[in-house]
Amino acid sequence: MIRLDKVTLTYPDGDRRLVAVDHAILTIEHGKVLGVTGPSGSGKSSLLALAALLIRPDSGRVVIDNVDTSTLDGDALAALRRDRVGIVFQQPNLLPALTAREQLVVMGELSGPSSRAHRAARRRRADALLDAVGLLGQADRRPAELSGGQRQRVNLARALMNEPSLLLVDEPTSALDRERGAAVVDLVVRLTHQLDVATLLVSHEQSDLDRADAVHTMVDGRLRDDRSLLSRPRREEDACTTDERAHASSAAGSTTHRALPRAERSR
Ligand SMILES: Nc1ncnc2c1ncn2[C@@H]1O[C@H](COP(=O)(O)OP(=O)(O)OP(=O)(O)O)[C@@H](O)[C@H]1O
Repeated sequence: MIRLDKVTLTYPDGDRRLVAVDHAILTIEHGKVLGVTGPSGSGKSSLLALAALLIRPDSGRVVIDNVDTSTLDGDALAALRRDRVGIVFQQPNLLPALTAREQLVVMGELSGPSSRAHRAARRRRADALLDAVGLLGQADRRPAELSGGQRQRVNLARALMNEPSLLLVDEPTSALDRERGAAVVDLVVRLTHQLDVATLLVSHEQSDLDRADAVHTMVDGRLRDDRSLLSRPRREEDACTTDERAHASSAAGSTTHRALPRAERSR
């Protein structure tokens, strides 16, 4: 669970301060997707950076799983981010030399013990996550051998490697065509529900947010609760299935949180 409690962030702007996030209030419970949309420059990336604990607010509190992060020093903040937050950036940023499986395993190794048993557990979890995003068959491929949509799905699986309770997704479809983008958003929503994470999905593409549990619009740093999107009828194409989408969806549907092997990190 994440809660932003009247969070404000400003940047230096000449001899003044620019208010990028203005007293933002939001809560995302486990198993829910909150979509945030808004025009360019409205503060969406700044909001994500605050939720990711990459930047401290000027005022207000960011609370993750009942931990008031304003009370934490830099090391504790970094540890909480590593243990509880998964981030899917706009561009996959995969390491060119590593296979899909290795991208995930390396993520687990950054924070976990290095015994043989732990390494085996991480590999099992990596394979289960690749299966959940429909890519187990491509586990040994490097990024250059994957499509854009497949790279973004590896990116999503990697973000879930450390069993985060908060998943932050930044414009996941910006580099993809409509169908591949829809497949990635489908996966984000399904895995949110199945793995019981709290997900903040930022997108300027309103169709990406049709499947969110709630939607807020950001304008000039202010968040507005905008539930009208939720009552919009689903379009035909939202229900359509391309091969990729159907495969991704059914793969995710066959996995449950309990069924996924744990990475066996020491928390
Ligand atoms: N590091 C910074 N220093 C100063 N101003 C910044 C900085 N980062 C962002 N801003 C300003 O803060 C405001 C919010 O920017 P932000 O990137 O959060 O918006 P956004 O909604 O994510 O935009 P986009 O959709 O174009 O990515 C903008 O006016 C931007 O110019």
